[in-house]
Amino acid sequence: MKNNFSNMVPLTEDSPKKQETVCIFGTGDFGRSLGYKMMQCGYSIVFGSRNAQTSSLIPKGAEVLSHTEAAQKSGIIIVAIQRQHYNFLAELTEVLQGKILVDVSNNLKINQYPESNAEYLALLVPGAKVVKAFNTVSAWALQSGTLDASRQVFVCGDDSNAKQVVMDIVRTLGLTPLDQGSLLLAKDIENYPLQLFPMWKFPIYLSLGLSAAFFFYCLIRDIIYRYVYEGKDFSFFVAISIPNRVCPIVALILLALVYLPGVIAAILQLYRGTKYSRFPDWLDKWMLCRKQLGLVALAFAFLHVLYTLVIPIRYYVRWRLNGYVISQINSNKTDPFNNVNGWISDSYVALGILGFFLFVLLGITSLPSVSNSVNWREFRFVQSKLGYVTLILCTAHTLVYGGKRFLNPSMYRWYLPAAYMLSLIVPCIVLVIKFVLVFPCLDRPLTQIRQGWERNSSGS
Ligand SMILES: NC(=O)C1=CN([C@@H]2O[C@H](COP(=O)(O)OP(=O)(O)OC[C@H]3O[C@@H](n4cnc5c(N)ncnc54)[C@H](OP(=O)(O)O)[C@@H]3O)[C@@H](O)[C@H]2O)C=CC1
Ligand SMILES: [Fe+3]
Repeated sequence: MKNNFSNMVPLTEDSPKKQETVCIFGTGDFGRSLGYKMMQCGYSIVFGSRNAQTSSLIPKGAEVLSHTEAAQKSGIIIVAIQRQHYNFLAELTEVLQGKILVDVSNNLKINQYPESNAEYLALLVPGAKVVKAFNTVSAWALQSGTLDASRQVFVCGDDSNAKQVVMDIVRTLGLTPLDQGSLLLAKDIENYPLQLFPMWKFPIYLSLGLSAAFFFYCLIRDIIYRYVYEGKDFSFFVAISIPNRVCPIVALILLALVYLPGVIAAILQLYRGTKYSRFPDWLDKWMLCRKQLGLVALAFAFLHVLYTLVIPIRYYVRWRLNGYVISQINSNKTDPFNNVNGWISDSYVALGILGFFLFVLLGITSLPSVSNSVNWREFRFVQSKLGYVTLILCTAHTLVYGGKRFLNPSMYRWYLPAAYMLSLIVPCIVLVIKFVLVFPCLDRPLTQIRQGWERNSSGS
């Protein structure tokens, strides 16, 4: 990605007023990209390089000097060099004395070295104030200005003033600094860009596991069983019929699992009589991936909607309906209109539509751009209150669907009791705990409830 910065938008006299001089060691991709971005934001940049000659790749207006000369020009030095080349910095200890050294480096593997790169830098140059920052921002994002996905810059360091200076630079570049604490945290910050969707792992594995289990269940029950005992080949069910059973079941279970840790946590708080104690680790982790669980659930619900919409154009469905009509003609009788069936069918679809609409609304409000524009109370209102309404509507949709099938056993012979029941267990548990146990207790102080529980248990 060798970009020629002199060809990019020129830095004119209208550019923001020059602030302070910042030195960047290394004229590689990242050093140049960061330098260019900082110059756009009004900083004056001096590069420290092994080759102190300005080339066409260097942003126009930036100076290129030797490492020692460049370091003398500024109190802040950004080290945009790979860790394995840090050795030469030990020779610059004198000139770097008391200066802020910003470590931006990443590794190729998680926990590649025993100590973090930033701590290693601090050992090499003991007199400098080392701050870790910018490693989660890519050179490409800095150049193209598309920083939406990586606006957060984790910052850590042992010197709070040095950290403040770096966080001010981060803010000036239009990014959001997140103070992570001391330099001990540098290791986590360095591992962060190497992690592959850490929060998504559990929801994705869980949904894949549930899908596979229900898929094989349906496969055995709807296709293999019927082939063996009835001699009929329904193998084409794997294309739409079975996925359309698996998707709503997985979606509903996942949606319920978004709200289950919340009620478990509430029960734990009620039981302990305080909300100031730590949750067990597994509960913490579960709570942290609720958004991802919800989004995976939404994806399954979306698939269910698509599979359902194509039902009328399916050959098999048209063939069955035609057969039903022809059999009525042949026997010269018309089934009377059944008002109850009409109600059940419409209310089941209506509940599904409303549930899916709220589900989409929940998904949209969880997007960072939307959640940033609402306050905490509004966010809680949508995610918690509307979330429960969505869960109630989707559970009711599934319940009425079951009712419809129970009422028409002749039409739906291979109805799925076990999978269907399983899909209802988790949401029902969540809703019962929430509305029977947790909700009525919320107005009372936790200690009062705890005392009540203790009195009851000692009395019994
Ligand atoms: N590229 C990216 O998107 C990101 C990179 N980073 C981190 O930024 C740092 C730089 O990355 P990047 O710019 O991509 O890497 P490059 O390989 O493009 O550049 C590294 C620079 O380091 C200098 N250098 C190389 N060898 C030595 C040496 N033996 N002694 C002294 N200086 C040397 C060179 O500068 P010169 O020739 O001027 O001396 C070289 O241009 C890395 O630590 C990386 O992990 C962090 C986030 C994102
Ligand atoms: Fe449905």
